[in-house]
Amino acid sequence: MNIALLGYGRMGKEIEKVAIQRGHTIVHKIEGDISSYNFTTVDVAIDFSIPSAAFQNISHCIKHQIPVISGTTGWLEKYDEVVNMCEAEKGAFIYASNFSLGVNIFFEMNNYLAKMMSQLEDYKVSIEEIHHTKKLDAPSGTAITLAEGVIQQTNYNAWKLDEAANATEIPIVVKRIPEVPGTHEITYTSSVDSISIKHEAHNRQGFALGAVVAAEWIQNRVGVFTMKNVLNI
Ligand SMILES: NC(=O)C1=CN([C@@H]2O[C@H](COP(=O)(O)OP(=O)(O)OC[C@H]3O[C@@H](n4cnc5c(N)ncnc54)[C@H](O)[C@@H]3O)[C@@H](O)[C@H]2O)C=CC1
Ligand SMILES: O=C(O)C1=N[C@H](C(=O)O)C[C@H](O)C1
Repeated sequence: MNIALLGYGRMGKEIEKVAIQRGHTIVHKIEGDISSYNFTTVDVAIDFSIPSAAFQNISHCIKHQIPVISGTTGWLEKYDEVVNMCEAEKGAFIYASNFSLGVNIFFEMNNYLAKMMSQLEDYKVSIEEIHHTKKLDAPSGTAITLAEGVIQQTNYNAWKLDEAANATEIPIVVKRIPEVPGTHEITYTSSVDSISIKHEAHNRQGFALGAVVAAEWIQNRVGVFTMKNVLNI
């Protein structure tokens, strides 16, 4: 496949390595205005840019019939607009807050645990995420997906940074520590015990591999998909 990288920072560089190992070619490494690039030979675009650029990058690809994978977090207020655009243009699009296989399994564990805990009123849930100090958004996209999973299965109806204002809010505690690639932990606490599940990325390879696998999977497909479709879980 010929791949355009939209964003050539920490993730763009990691994706380049994985893509080349899997026999693909990087045709563009785009760090700014996408509109001046020629996409004639591009099979798929992979966007790991910045929150303020993701919508423009994704829209450009959809309007030019280029399948697009986005891992950029912090732009999701425009997700529904992208979905409508993709359907209208018969494009192909996947967003995932986290492309790693491990985290996608962890999402399923989170849903399962939340369903069980929904019966047990003594337990209060909280989420902690730890990332490197260069991260622009907080809470992480992954922490938001985890909170949404809990909300779907329980009586919680919102998440809140740091401290919950009431019993139906899930507190998300954010920590920034140099070089941490991404750690997420969900804890249910009662007066007698605590139950936690945790995912800790050791590096960025898992995110990059998942994004390239998604780019391979979306070839010749039309629609809006998730990593559940790609991984068939
Ligand atoms: N979904 C997932 O699995 C993962 C998502 N991420 C997310 O991916 C994004 C990128 O993360 P990193 O690579 O660590 O950040 P980074 O800061 O290293 O790279 C972002 C790059 O985007 C470039 N950029 C700025 N404006 C741009 C534009 N208009 N078009 C294209 N590129 C532009 C910057 O120059 C920079 O090189 C973040 O939103 C992060 O949260 C990161 C890791 C995994
Ligand atoms: O910015 C990062 O680094 C990461 N961002 C994603 C997120 O916001 O969840 C995924 C991963 O945790 C790394």
